Amino acid sequence: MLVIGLTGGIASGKSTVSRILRELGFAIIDADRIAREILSPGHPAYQKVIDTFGKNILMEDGQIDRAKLGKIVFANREKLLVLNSITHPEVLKEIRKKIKELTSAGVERIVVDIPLLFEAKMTSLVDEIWVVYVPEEEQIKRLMARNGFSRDEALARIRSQMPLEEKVKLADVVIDNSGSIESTREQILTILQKRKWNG
Ligand SMILES: CC(C)(COP(=O)(O)OP(=O)(O)OC[C@H]1O[C@@H](n2cnc3c(N)ncnc32)[C@H](O)[C@@H]1O)[C@@H](O)C(=O)NCCC(=O)NCCS
Ligand SMILES: Nc1ncnc2c1ncn2[C@@H]1O[C@H](COP(=O)(O)OP(=O)(O)OP(=O)(O)O)[C@@H](O)[C@H]1O
Repeated sequence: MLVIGLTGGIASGKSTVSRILRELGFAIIDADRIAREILSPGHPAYQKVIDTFGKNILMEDGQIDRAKLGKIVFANREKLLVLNSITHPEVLKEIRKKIKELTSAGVERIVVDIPLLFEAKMTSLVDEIWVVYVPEEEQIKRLMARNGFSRDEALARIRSQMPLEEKVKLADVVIDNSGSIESTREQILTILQKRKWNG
């Protein structure tokens, strides 16, 4: 049984790598998706976020306006820490639960795709750490293109995370995603073949 913690910087390519690993037979736990679920109506974290940030972050249908909340917290470190203190314990609980469910169902290879593995001190959840790396200029470019952010908005998000270079130093495996997706796939296949995990 192996639980890989897949991390990196925002828009460095974690989802791209986890998609490839899924095709190769790994079960994926997506922390961003869990974080989205716990901020939906009916969850305790949803109520706490409204009590803290006010009803003006809600859309007409009662959902949290994520773009609006993002603008607030990524421009203000203290507010981001408050949001983290509400969401991270819930995310951690849910990841633990999902790992347990998968392992009791006999699943042998699990990937936890989690951008804040180091920042949220969740490394003890996983057996080894894979970091997806791209140089910062490429990260900015991809983030601006994907999210329609200005350069400043992209930088604000990047700066709210541990520098990617630091994460690389703490990794067991580094995937360089600055080339083509095909070259990323080849790196992954090489790593898995070395460990005789293919097939
Ligand atoms: C602020 C929110 C509402 C903005 O939502 P939005 O839809 O714009 O972004 P989304 O959730 O898809 O995240 C996109 C990326 O932003 C980065 N990011 C998200 N939250 C954080 C954070 N608290 N600190 C640093 N980077 C973050 C991650 O790289 C993530 O992959 C949302 O990111 C959020 O609720 N964040 C707090 C929960 C969290 O920490 N999630 C990360 C997984 S544990
Ligand atoms: N090798 C690549 N070449 C070109 N574009 C890429 C490559 N890998 C990923 N991308 C693009 O870059 C963007 C970010 O990739 P992806 O969504 O996989 O990153 P992420 O790390 O999961 O992001 P987040 O932290 O926001 O969840 C996407 O638009 C994706 O299509």
